[in-house]
Amino acid sequence: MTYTATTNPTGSAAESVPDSPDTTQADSASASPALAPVPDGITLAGVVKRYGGSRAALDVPHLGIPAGSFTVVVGPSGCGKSTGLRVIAGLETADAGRVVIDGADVTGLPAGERGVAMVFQDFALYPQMTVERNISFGLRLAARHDRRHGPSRDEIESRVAEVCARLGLSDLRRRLPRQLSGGERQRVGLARAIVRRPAVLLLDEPLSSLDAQLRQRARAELVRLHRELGNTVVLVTHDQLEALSMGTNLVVMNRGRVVQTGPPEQVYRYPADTFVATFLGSPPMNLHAVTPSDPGPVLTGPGLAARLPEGPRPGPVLLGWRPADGLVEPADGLTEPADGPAAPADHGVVLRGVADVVEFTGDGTVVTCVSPGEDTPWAVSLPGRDRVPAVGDPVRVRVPAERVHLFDPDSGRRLDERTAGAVEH
Ligand SMILES: Nc1ncnc2c1ncn2[C@@H]1O[C@H](COP(=O)(O)OP(=O)(O)OP(=O)(O)O)[C@@H](O)[C@H]1O
Repeated sequence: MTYTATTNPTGSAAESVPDSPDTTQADSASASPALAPVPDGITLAGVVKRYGGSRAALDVPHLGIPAGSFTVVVGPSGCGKSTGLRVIAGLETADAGRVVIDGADVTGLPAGERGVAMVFQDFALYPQMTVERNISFGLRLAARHDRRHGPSRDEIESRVAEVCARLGLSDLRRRLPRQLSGGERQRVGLARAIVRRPAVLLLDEPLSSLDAQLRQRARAELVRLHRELGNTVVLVTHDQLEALSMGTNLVVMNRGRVVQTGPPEQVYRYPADTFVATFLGSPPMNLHAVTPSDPGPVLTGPGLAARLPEGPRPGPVLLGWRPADGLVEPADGLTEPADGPAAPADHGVVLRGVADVVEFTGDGTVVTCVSPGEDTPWAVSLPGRDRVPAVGDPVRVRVPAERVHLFDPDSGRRLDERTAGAVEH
């Protein structure tokens, strides 16, 4: 079962909260830590938000965020992620459509009455309060509003101590925000939201100022917290590692629209179109324009020949494969025609090129290759200590047929039916 924080309808500040209007709204939104059941999660229906440009910043016919999910919203800069989150929080008013939380239409409700907590990219801390008081603010407010059911002084203290320990803030409790680094302030912002154990927690790039090590730790803390509370978390990021590793549910956005949703692994394995295919994954998926040979079920392109179990294709397609799915084979002494390799006897793809750039990544090596007659380079990742080609070496790569993705060259859409989740076009 999942829970929502009971809202504080008045949102009245029992303590002065200058200089931080967003925070005031977010704090008042879930001042009370009392919990109530959330059966339905969050639904956006026909939501459109324009800021004046010709294209809507957000245009979402339907999006369901399951209750209790850890949903990560990912997409390139300016695709509408923050706008979507702010519309859910009530900090932005949509031009059309409805927002439903916990089965209740909250479209017309102010942020303070929606039962959500939000952590902002810019932290929005109260400058005159210590770390400790910033973190405990919402709990203290709840205690004052409801002396019988609100948290006791001891409970507030122990919860603040616990969250400080979790996020490495214990030694900084008496400092003011101006005495903290950007990453430390970000952790305080996060601590202030999670200490209230909100049923709906909205996080806008909450880890962007953290260094790699702290980021890893904060990621793990957020995932653990979600597991413990079973609350609904919506996290916005443009970091695809965060997108793939943290969530139970992924929402990929592009140009104001949701392009694919589903469990991260499925979205990664079966991207709905070439945008999702190339946005998720580093290095991105390789795409090759190929045409069917005549006769037979063989597809060819510059430096590439493929034999796929799907059988003959009527026209050109885009053939995709992930750099980590390519197996480098010895290329010495090959006697293939200059314009490309012979079609493999078994199902699969064979590529031929020359190593152009060789990058050591720590865990392995990425080799970027060029094929004769092809302008766009392609990349293959070699794990561990595999024998690495040098720049200028011939490279031959085989890709198993089951790791091949086919897309329509005009629409960019995936051609098979294995796509996960809802897809919008
Ligand atoms: N207050 C505003 N006034 C005018 N345009 C805005 C405003 N806020 C956002 N936009 C525009 O709306 C679009 C979506 O912005 P949004 O901040 O939601 O994107 P985002 O995906 O969160 O980007 P980022 O990852 O860079 O934070 C962008 O084109 C942006 O320039």
